[in-house]
Amino acid sequence: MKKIRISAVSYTNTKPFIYGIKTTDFVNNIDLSLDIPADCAQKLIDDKADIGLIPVAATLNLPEWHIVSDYCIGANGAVASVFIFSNCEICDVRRIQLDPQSRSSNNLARVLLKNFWKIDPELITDAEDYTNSSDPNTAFVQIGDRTFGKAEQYPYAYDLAEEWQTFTGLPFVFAAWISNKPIPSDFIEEFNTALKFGLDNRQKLFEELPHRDDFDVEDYLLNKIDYDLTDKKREALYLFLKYIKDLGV
Ligand SMILES: C=C(O[C@@H]1C=C(C(=O)O)C=C[C@H]1O)C(=O)O
Repeated sequence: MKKIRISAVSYTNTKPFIYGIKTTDFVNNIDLSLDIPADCAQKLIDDKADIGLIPVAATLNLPEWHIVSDYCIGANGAVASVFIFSNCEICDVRRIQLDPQSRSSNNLARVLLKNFWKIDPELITDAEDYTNSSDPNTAFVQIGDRTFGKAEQYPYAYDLAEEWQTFTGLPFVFAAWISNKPIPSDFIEEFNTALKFGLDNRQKLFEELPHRDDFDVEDYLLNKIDYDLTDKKREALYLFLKYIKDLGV
């Protein structure tokens, strides 16, 4: 039988899952690749993967999708790795450069700009000077490991999971394990067992992770990223998709 192809996010937040997959026999059942979130999504859209840890916003580009796990990349309040970084207050922002690696957080920024902050800055995709604009009213969205240690470097750093919680009272789901076709239930069961093994053994994983003086990786993986795809997170996911559709673009 052909191995099931799985595309997972290449960031630190996914390392507990990868630890679980690689330290159990489950790794032999699959063809695993590590990709930036935008590419995880594209692989599922192009049917180059069967399961992906994909940005939930990308489900809107899939004709068929199924949530195959009770685990996700989520947050209950501040996530500490998804920001709008800015030199001016959000109400004075005129342009926002979007993160080319993101699909969920770019859309989360758009949803919050329109419905929470109620401002309408110009959105810039593929900015040539991404993260480096000399214009004081240009801010940027950034996700993942590239944000570690940066929150103190900008006059304003808006944690988008925290802002979403203030706006809706809900947690947030950035990425979920999603398939583009039905997957056999025994495979799903083994997959979830491997993911749970990784989450349960985060302390072991920490022995392998490099220490950073500017960012508390252990706190991030134990307390900031919230891995359980609870009913509240599912509610948040569908509400988020509705808000994206209402943007009408
Ligand atoms: C919390 C994060 O969640 C991520 C954000 C994503 C997005 O914006 O599309 C996709 C996958 C997740 O890895 C992060 O990467 O910092």
